[in-house]
Amino acid sequence: MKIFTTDGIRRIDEATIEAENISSLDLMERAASAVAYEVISRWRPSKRLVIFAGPGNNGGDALAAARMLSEQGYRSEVYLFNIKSSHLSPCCSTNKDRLQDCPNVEFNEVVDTFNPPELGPDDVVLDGLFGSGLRSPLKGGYSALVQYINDSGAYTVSIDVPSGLFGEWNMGTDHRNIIKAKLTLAFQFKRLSFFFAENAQFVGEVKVLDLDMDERAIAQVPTDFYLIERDDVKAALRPHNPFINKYDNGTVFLVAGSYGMMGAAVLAARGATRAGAGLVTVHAPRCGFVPLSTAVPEVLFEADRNEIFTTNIDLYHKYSVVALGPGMGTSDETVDAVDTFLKSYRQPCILDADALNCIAKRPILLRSIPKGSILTPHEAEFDRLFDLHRTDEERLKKAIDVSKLYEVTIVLKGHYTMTVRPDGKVYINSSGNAGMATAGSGDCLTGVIAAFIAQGYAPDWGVVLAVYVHGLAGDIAVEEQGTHGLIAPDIANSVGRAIHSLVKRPE
Ligand SMILES: NC(=O)C1=CN([C@@H]2O[C@H](COP(=O)(O)OP(=O)(O)OC[C@H]3O[C@@H](n4cnc5c(N)ncnc54)[C@H](O)[C@@H]3O)[C@@H](O)[C@H]2O)[C@@H](O)CC1
Ligand SMILES: Nc1ncnc2c1ncn2[C@@H]1O[C@H](COP(=O)(O)OP(=O)(O)O)[C@@H](O)[C@H]1O
Ligand SMILES: [K+]
Repeated sequence: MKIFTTDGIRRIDEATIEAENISSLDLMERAASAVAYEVISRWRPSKRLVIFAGPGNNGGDALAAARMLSEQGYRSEVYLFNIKSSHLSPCCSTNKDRLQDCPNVEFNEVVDTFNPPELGPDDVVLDGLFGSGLRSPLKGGYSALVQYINDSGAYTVSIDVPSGLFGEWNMGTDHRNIIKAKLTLAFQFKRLSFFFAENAQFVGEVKVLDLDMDERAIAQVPTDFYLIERDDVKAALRPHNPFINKYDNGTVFLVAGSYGMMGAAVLAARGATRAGAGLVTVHAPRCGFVPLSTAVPEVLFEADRNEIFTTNIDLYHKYSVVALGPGMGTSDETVDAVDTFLKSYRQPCILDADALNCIAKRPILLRSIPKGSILTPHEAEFDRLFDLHRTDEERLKKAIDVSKLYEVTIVLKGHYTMTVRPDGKVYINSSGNAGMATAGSGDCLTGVIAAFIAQGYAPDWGVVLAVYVHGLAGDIAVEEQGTHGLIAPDIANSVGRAIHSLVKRPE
């Protein structure tokens, strides 16, 4: 699913109005009735409803919803903010007029002084102050109003977006000036800003309301942001050819593990084999021989010269894909080994965990990463490489820049893992759960990504599929273990089931 910018959504709104030969007032009726329906399906008419409307079309939606709710027997107190009688948008103004004769509505127009109504946890607030037309962060009276609503404890339902929150970037906005919604009723699309952890406190639960926007415009209006969902992955996964042999499924060379961290190699290897790699070879220090051959008997073991950490990454065979990092450690000898490898290996590779930490210890190596490689940092690994970032938004912006600069794909891992490609496209993952915040789950992901690329999926798309599959494996495993009990081996061992549930069976 495309995630549009505010400008893109405006274009789709306009195209819908033109294609259906309707007015923006008609579209507002559609939006408002969807909002009213949500209120009706959640609360009885006896619920106290306080509605705040701003001067634009977001306010227009709120006023139209108040009218529709009144027709259904709901009482509401409405506050329309028309400060200094500036100007209401035409649709807002028409809906103000339409509201005047409605029963059960206590209408207040705020022009200069505002006496706030008492609000408490038993009340429902409908927030139609500002939507996608927000020009700058809220301040002054609006800021005070937002804080008043937030402090009241009322159940706040935001129309389209929480007022004060921009659809994309919110750097520099004081968090006190944004409505904290319990429920956001987003029109047709989620917004990019909804996916950043720092904004979860504002958007609350998100429900997307289908406004039946013009399909052609949705297909044509460009965007760089996509939400990857089950159907996208289902459509892309290929069933096996019955005559396949293991080499058709690709070979993975995995450099992972060190004394004390051999489990990381096990999890990455298991992720790769469960995701369908034909043959997996693990290069690890000698101490890994027994644990690896016992825990993952399906993989080949290649011993490093060293007993406890990796010191030489030599490729004696040709592999479909090479992945480095899980549990490798960052001893000086390992940093040297990564240095030598990056300077000699010219194919795209996968760099995770300690491979990234080794590069962070010798940042000049960033320039030696083969073009087209895939980097899979979690927040701390990303920040070690590219400086400290305070928010997901800052981190994503930086990832977009460095992905272009070094011509690498960056998988920013988190609740919504974001895969950032050098062409500026960002794929937001929708699978996975909080139980996956457990040691080793990222190691498993490295193996899954390697397996997808080994099996011939184009790397820039294969990585997106792999991230979804890994999250789905977590979702399958969590059904048995719950978020508290989920451990990384559960995820690795569920990868096969995840793929099996997605691959189309022959008719
Ligand atoms: N375009 C359409 O056809 C549709 C739009 N809809 C609604 O329209 C909304 C967008 O409407 P608008 O473009 O009118 O924008 P808004 O209603 O978000 O706000 C615009 C108004 O707010 C004022 N404003 C902006 N930033 C301000 C600030 N920082 N401080 C004080 N005042 C500020 C502007 O001067 C303008 O009067 C959407 O979020 C959605 O709720 C829906 O009715 C569906 C259809
Ligand atoms: N709260 C969460 N919701 C969904 N997925 C999560 C969550 N926390 C972590 N994950 C996923 O689990 C994995 C953790 O990776 P990482 O931090 O590298 O773990 P490790 O280094 O222990 O292997 C990533 O794929 C990440 O997206
Ligand atoms: K709003």
